[in-house]
Amino acid sequence: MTEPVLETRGLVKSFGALRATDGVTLDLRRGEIHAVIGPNGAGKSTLIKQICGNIAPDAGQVRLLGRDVTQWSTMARARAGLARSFQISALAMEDTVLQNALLGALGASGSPYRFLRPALGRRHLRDRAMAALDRMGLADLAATRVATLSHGQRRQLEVAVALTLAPRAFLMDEPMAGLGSEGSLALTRVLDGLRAEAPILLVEHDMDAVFALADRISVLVYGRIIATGTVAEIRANPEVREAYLGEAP
Ligand SMILES: Nc1ncnc2c1ncn2[C@@H]1O[C@H](COP(=O)(O)OP(=O)(O)OP(=O)(O)O)[C@@H](O)[C@H]1O
Repeated sequence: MTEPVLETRGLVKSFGALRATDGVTLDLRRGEIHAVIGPNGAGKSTLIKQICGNIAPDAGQVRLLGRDVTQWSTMARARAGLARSFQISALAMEDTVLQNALLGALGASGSPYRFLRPALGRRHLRDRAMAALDRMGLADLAATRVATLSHGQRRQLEVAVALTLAPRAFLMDEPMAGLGSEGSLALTRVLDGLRAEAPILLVEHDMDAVFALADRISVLVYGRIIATGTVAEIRANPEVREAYLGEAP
């Protein structure tokens, strides 16, 4: 089997006496959407924060493309291809859609002196930004101010900004939050096509979206993964139904 794109091994993080993640081991493989579900307080955000480098685990490892990145900064992980979307919304509301995508592409160029790049370089960045907008169906809105976009279009733009970084893996924390059913459906379609570009580790409460998108689901309860499997396997798992889906076994 090919090496996973992203992997956690035995991640432990305690807050005082509380073990928010208690030995979480999971992997994200090429081409897949792997959803992490679980009740409130199960440790999903704490897990995501350890993967992207916002908090350091007490024990365990985060591996990206076969490298141990546990001690790397969030920036270094991002440069290595880990794209985090949605909980940190960093769109510039008064700027246009294209300007926002360009900022992402500038970030991808990586140099602290990137603003001194010659015009030729800028042309390349513009092409990269436009390609990402096109991919997300936003090319026609390139000159539109972000403030006038719908909530759902902003989410699509966030994905486009992430795409300019040529990510190797996406981390998405509740992308459907706050979207109506129409917006959720539209974003579900977008994410569906995205897995071919880079696999997605998806934390999501919207079970319709999870069941529509996930190749695999891991269920986190009290900081531990109690099951990993396909949608059908997870729906049929009595322990999961009892612990999370709120059904009697
Ligand atoms: N900085 C912190 N200090 C103390 N306790 C924390 C901290 N962050 C999280 N916790 C606790 O760790 C546990 C896991 O929280 P976490 O936010 O990771 O859960 P979650 O699954 O993301 O929940 P939700 O679905 O509500 O977002 C909770 O009991 C929470 O109160």
